[in-house]
Amino acid sequence: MSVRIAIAGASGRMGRMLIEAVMQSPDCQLSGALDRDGSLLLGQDAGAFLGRESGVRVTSDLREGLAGAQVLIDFTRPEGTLAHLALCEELGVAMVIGTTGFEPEQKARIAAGAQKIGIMMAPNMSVGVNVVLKLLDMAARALNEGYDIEIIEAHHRHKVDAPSGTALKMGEVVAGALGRDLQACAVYGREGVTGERDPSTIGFATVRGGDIIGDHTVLFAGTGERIEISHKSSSRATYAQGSLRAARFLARSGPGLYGMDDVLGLTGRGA
Ligand SMILES: NC(=O)C1=CN([C@@H]2O[C@H](COP(=O)(O)OP(=O)(O)OC[C@H]3O[C@@H](n4cnc5c(N)ncnc54)[C@H](OP(=O)(O)O)[C@@H]3O)[C@@H](O)[C@H]2O)C=CC1
Ligand SMILES: O=C(O)C1=N[C@H](C(=O)O)C[C@H](O)C1
Repeated sequence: MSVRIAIAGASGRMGRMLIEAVMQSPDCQLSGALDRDGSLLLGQDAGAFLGRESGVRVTSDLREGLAGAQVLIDFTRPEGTLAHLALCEELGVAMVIGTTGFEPEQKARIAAGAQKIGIMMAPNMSVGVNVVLKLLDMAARALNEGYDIEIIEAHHRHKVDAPSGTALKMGEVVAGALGRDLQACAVYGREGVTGERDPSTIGFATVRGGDIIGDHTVLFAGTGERIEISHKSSSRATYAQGSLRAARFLARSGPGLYGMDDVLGLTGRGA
């Protein structure tokens, strides 16, 4: 039985990637494609940009777009994701949430929704980044004294949130491993006479330009050596493939809030 998947943000960079990935997957079926009022794709076949027929028309009517779906994959904006969540809860449709830039109260709303439906939310769906998160936990525990930690990320000129969701997650992992509270120790950029670096801080630096898909580096700078753990994306296809793995996972799971480590079996709790 194939997994019936609806895609939100159908005209977006990730939306298009996801439509292509679903149409190419023998065990997945595109059941709906959503976009906002005003999108040029509304009314068109969702596969038209690929020169292929999907049999699904892009719609801004959420009920029409979610009809028959088991899972909605949502890479939009926080306000869009929350609007979709309300109807997914009502209809019992699970959600893969890739959107970033949520405020804490918006994340709490998603966690509440996960009491009714399965939700897999992660700021980065690539296998590589999720393995890097595990490496960071190990590195931070081992380098817990004498190393200054800085997180540097670079993305394309169209990205609207900063630091990236992935950079923030990396910060959370490192802070957690060191017993620090990221909210209290994060420094988001420096300017002017800043004074010497406080060793308990975790610094963030953001680069935006061109078509950079997504680069992340965590720097552990000590005396006499530096360790850099980097991940560089060269294609959005990895995010799309990770999202499909998450959709398959949700199709066989009950309500709950899951992460990519659950999907990939990286929780350390065994398979
Ligand atoms: N978790 C992961 O692995 C990844 C996460 N992301 C995240 O996914 C999100 C989308 O990225 P990307 O595809 O590059 O962005 P785009 O801007 O290319 O696409 C966003 C899509 O969402 C639609 N949209 C915007 N606002 C709303 C709204 N309020 N309600 C419904 N739909 C809306 C847009 O419609 P319109 O065209 O009309 O504006 C567009 O179709 C970002 O938050 C990004 O950080 C990105 C890549 C990987
Ligand atoms: O907006 C993007 O493009 C990306 N966003 C995600 C993030 O904020 O971490 C994931 C990836 O880096 C691409």
